[in-house]
Amino acid sequence: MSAAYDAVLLLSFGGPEAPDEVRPFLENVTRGRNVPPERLDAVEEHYQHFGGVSPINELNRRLVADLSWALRESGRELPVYFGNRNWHPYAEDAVTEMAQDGVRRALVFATSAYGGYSACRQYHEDIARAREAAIARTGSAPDLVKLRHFYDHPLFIASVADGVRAAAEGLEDPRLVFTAHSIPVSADRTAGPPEEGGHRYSRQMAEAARLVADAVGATEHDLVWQSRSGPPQIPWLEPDIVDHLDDLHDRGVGAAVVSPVGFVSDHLEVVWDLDNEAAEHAGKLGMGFARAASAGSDPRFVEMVVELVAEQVDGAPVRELGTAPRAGVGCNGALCHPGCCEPAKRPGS
Ligand SMILES: CC1=C(CCC(=O)O)c2cc3nc(cc4[nH]c(cc5[nH]c(cc1n2)c(C)c5CCC(=O)O)c(CCC(=O)O)c4C)C(CCC(=O)O)=C3C
Ligand SMILES: [Fe+2]
Repeated sequence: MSAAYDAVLLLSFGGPEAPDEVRPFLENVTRGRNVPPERLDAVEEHYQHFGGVSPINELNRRLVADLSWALRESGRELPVYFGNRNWHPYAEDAVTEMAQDGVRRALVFATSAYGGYSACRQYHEDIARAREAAIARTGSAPDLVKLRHFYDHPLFIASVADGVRAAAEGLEDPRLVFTAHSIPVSADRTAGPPEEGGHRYSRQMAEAARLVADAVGATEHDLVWQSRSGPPQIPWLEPDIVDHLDDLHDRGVGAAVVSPVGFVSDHLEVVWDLDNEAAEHAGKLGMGFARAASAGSDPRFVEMVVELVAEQVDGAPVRELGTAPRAGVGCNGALCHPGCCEPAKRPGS
């Protein structure tokens, strides 16, 4: 059976676009999260290096335009709306606008390929919160069906792989290193449905890294982590990319290609933590370094979204390369599975 859909919502993380937006954005991201103020000060400085402007919203606006066009090419007239978790345009405002425009039922493409609390469940929460706001303001809200995880979609893997190939040109025998956002070890332990034994986030990440490594013919690769926040006494996934570069250097590795497989766009944590911090550290070590473009820089990424829409609308075949469990679909904020992807327990909460 194919349900009728009349729109698509691009749901993302959000980022500031002016200097005075940085602090309130960071406060939104970390509300109730017990992130030390020193960490927030440091991250604020990263944003201010770029005039307080994160590239993420602009990249997403481009994705909206490209996706509208690609959907039309594929024979679907679906308007594409844009809303964020942490900054303007907020998901609440986008869904209110959808209700006012008479949208009844829409698909939601969230800009994370993976499971886990921050990468999946929190987007379900965003959907539920945005619908409540729309109902409070207009008396109704569209049904919102979130699309699945796509960590192993062949077009996602091919896009990341091409970024790796391009970045590796000009480096002598580089080590292939993948990065993803670190999360608390406890959040990885509860990622996925309880029966599965946890670690869905890191397992999907490991599988995506392996698939890309296979695609480029690399015999060896590493998966490491970046952008850790949280107080130091709480364990997060390790090693960090910067420490890993030290380790590679100690082992005699002369160059690294770093692919941010855990993200879909070259947003601020990619350009700061990799292009500045990690690149500078590699320079000090005398190591060759190149950062590969993320999947969203490749036109096949948009094609993939069109395929995910076709899966949901027409029951088109699911294209997948991996074997790690995958979920992500839910209507109006319903979890993928009862009890899946519990957030990390916050000390004192
Ligand atoms: C898994 C994951 C993804 C990938 C999935 C997805 O893409 O959704 C992701 C994406 C992103 N994270 C981003 C930025 C930030 N994340 C932070 C903090 C945190 N992220 C976490 C996890 C993730 N984050 C966690 C567990 C925290 C600790 C606080 C908490 O428990 O929630 C903080 C606070 C300061 C700090 O860094 O400590 C910032 C500024 C940006 C936007 C960059 C830009 O502006 O261009 C993006 C795309
Ligand atoms: Fe984050």
